Amino acid sequence: MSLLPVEQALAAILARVPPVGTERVALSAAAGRVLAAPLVATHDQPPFHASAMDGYALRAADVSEGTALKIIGMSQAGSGFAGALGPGEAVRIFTGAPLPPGADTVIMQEQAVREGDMVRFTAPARLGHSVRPKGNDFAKGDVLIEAGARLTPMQISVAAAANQAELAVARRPRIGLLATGDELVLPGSALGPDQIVASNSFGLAALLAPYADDIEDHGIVGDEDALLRARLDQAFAAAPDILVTTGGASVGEHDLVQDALKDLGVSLDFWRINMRPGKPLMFGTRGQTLVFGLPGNPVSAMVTAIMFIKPALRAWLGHPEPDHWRLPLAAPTPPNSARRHYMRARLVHTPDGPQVLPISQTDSGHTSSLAHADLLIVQPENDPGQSAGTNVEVLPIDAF
Ligand SMILES: Nc1nc2c(c(=O)[nH]1)N[C@H]1C(S)=C(S)[C@@H](COP(=O)(O)OP(=O)(O)OC[C@H]3O[C@@H](n4cnc5c(N)ncnc54)[C@H](O)[C@@H]3O)O[C@H]1N2
Ligand code: MOO
Repeated sequence: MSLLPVEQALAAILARVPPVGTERVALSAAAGRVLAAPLVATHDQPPFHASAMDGYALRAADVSEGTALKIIGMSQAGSGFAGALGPGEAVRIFTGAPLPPGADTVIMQEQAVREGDMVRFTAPARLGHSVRPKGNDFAKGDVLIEAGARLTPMQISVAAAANQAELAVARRPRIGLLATGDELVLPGSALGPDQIVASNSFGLAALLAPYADDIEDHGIVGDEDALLRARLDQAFAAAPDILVTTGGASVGEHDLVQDALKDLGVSLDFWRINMRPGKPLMFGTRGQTLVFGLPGNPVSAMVTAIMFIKPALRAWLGHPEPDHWRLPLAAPTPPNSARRHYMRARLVHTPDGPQVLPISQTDSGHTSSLAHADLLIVQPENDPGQSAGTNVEVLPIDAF
């Protein structure tokens, strides 16, 4: 049985991802979305030389010990001084207010003594001090946020400062989910004999939601061919961009998903890859719909979604792949088989810095160990095992 190398499987999937589509959304709806075009400043910020303090605007050259300057007016935020400042003059100014023409410096009021319409200073003037020059934050033409960025609150703030009421962001796919298996019942059910609680669709919905416009859960269907086809037909009728099935992906008599998908017009790009957990992954397309057939084992389903669906979604949105880290092992790893192993692991903080602690559990039905994991160690095919302290490649599970 030949198993497709992970890189080839990923390349086959990425080749099917359509180009990034764009839509405009209000700034209030843009957090967490992926920017589709660079955000370029259309004005200087601040738009004028502005005071950074409450105090007095003046010419630094005019200030010397004992000299008093004449206060000729006031500049407030939103309402600047109308005139210009000449030699020997000062303007009362407030934080954020425009610096009057002719002034080059602000001295804060704590260092000033006001006497009627005159003011003296208890500290020397430092040229340009307490002035925010025009364009100091950003200048017209500056790229403020690169395309592909997943918008953070700080970036929403800078976009607002750049006077953008809307942003061009990547369109998100609509995702359908379908769980297969006679044994499955919904969480919260009274468990009958031989029954298993269906967890995959819940984990997957949570994992994929940040990338999706909508996730439609088509529920659970039993291992009966006609029923399975009917439910898949229904799922395709909703025209999802991506359909994800779980279970029935392996070689047993009850593993009906592949044949059903093919009969419904799915053209399969691959089935079975050289990794664990997740060997029986299948992938294909039906028209515009990408179809992922994930293994039923819950750890296999989540790990294949992390390793294959998330990269497809990042490509869909134009978001770059996260860097894989290299971290020292806090404990040795055992030898690996010929399949690439995505090993559950924890990020631990030690006096020597962050390290990666392998979790020895490898059962692909063992959900609680995956729930404890922060990272997946990428253990190469036939790796002989590594000693503590060795740097190994790791992938943060929570990376967008
Ligand atoms: N003879 C062979 N047997 C198996 C092979 C093989 O190559 N030859 N591969 C194994 C591997 S690897 C995996 S992974 C599993 C995958 O099998 P399926 O995709 O067919 O999954 P199921 O048989 O439907 O279920 C497996 C396991 O997972 C539980 N399950 C299924 N769906 C859910 C769900 N939505 N939520 C929670 N748990 C679920 C199910 O009850 C089973 O326990 O095949 C191996 N066998
Ligand atoms: O590849 Mo399966 O996912 O090991 O259990």
